[in-house]
Formats: sequence, structure tokens, C-alpha cells
Amino acid sequence: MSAQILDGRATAKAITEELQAEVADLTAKVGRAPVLATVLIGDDPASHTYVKMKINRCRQVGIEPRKIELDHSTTTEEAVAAVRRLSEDAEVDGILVQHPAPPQVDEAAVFEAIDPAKDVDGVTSGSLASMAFNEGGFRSATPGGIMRLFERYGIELEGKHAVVVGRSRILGIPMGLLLLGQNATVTYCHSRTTDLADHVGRADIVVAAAGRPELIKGEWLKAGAVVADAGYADNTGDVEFGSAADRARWITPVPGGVGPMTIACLLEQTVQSFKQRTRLA
Ligand SMILES: Nc1nc(=O)c2c([nH]1)NC[C@@H]1CN(c3ccc(C(=O)N[C@@H](CCC(=O)O)C(=O)O)cc3)C=[N+]21
Repeated sequence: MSAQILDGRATAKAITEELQAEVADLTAKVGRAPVLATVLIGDDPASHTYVKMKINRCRQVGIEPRKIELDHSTTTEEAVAAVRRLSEDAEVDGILVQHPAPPQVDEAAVFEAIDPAKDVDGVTSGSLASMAFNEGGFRSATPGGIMRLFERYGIELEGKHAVVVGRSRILGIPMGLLLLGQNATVTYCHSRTTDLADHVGRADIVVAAAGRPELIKGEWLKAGAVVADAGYADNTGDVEFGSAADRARWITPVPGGVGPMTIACLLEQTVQSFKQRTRLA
């Protein structure tokens, strides 16, 4: 292994500690803590685990979690109504609707019920448009977390060729937009891409967001590439770590890379929303 580690766990910890101090100060000024509402539909065990991790991190920094659980037979209309109530609730600063929703639920419709001012997970089409037009505002949590990690390690993006593998609404697509916004040249690859290995081989920066464990082989990489692995199924990345670490210059591990940064971004944006909504920013 010759690559250096992009340590998401340590970076997220540093961000969390900074937030903790800021939240204590803000809470004293405003007279209440920031509130993040989490909406979990159905009983997927992995989703329960992720939401629990997010709630634990909230408590750690002084954000008050509000947990909404809807059962597996919830309709789109019921889920939309629940999210709308949170959008209208003046005490709620941020709303997270955990993906994936059960198949009968139109997830996009539920996302759109989030007040854009509370979209701290960056899933609405309005947030996507802000990312496309480089307007600031809330970023999708995983791409936002990856950008913060690049920032903290001084990874240069301008003029670099970035290959994003995956085109999901909350991960691949916004990831490419954020990289484009930092003047990278962006290629999207996906399940219908032919010659995936060739595309990856031309990348200075690879973001693996396909949701397919070990899809990307280390031998495909250009020597010296930067690799961010957003795969998380069973704590296995979308990149074959061992072979990739032999060729890359920088790489995120799984676990300990992108996952913790996703949560750090969610918390940061919840605090940002709180400041905006209470006119402290
Ligand atoms: N609306 C929405 N927003 C999301 O951001 C979102 C989502 N839905 N659905 C599911 C994925 C997955 N996700 C993870 C977050 C943290 C870790 C994480 O911190 N993992 C630890 C390992 C945790 C363990 O020990 O199992 C790590 O990588 O070090 C992983 C995965 C957020 N997601």
C-alpha cells in the first residue's frame, strides 16, 4: 500500500467538536437547541442503524433529535403529510427523510414536502438546482461530506478529471455537480456505461457511488489517483481497497471514510439552518 488515507473518522470528529462548542453558544443565545427531525419509513434494519447513528451524533453535539417512525405500509400521502407537518413546525430546523423508502412510497414526492429552508440533507430538487448552479445552500450529505474531506486534505479539484461512478439522486448526480462547481472536468459512469475500466483509468479523482461492493478494481486506476469510496453495503466499499491502495495517492477506507463525513455534513447543515432560521447567520 502506497496511498495515504483520507481519514473521514478523524475529520468528522474534529468537525463534531467544533460544532459542539458552537451549538452550546447558539443554544444559550437563542434559548433553545437546534432540532433535527428524522423520518424513517418501514423496518429495514440497516436504515434503523443509520438513523440511530445520526441521532447519537446529534445528541453529542447538542442538536435535539425528533424521531418520526412510520410503518412499512405507509402510503405516499401519509408520508407527505407527516413531512409537511414538520416543514410547518416552527421548532424544527432540519428534516432528514431516510432513503430508501418502501417501494409503494414515492420517495421523490416525500422529499419535495421538505421545506427547502430545512433541507439539511440536500435531497429536494431545489437543493439539487442550487448545487447545479453553484449557489451555495444545502448540499446532499454524502457528496457534501466528500467535498469537505477533499477540502480538509487540500485535494486540488480545478482542471482535474473526476469520474463519478453512479447517478443516484442523492449521491452520484449531486456529487458530479459539486465537482463541476469546483472546476473539475466531470464524467458520469453508471450501470449502462460500457468500458467502465477505461473511464476509471483516465480519472484523477474517482468517486465510487454505485452501491455495488468491490465493483472498481485497483488495477483500473491511474497511478496517483484520489479515490473516495461512498459504498457502504455491509461495511464494504465499491472499490477493492487492497489493490486500489497500491495505485492511488489518496484513498478513503470503508468504514472510517465517507460514512462519518456524511453525518458530519448533516450536522453542520442543521446548525447552519438553525442560525439562518433564528437570524444568527
Ligand atoms: N436521506 C438519506 N441521507 C443519507 O445520508 C443516507 C440515506 N438517506 N440512506 C442511507 C445512506 C447511508 N448513510 C451512511 C451514513 C453513515 C455511515 C457511517 O458512518 N458508517 C460508518 C460505519 C458504521 C458501522 O459501524 O456500521 C463508517 O463508514 O465508518 C454509513 C452510511 C447515509 N445515507
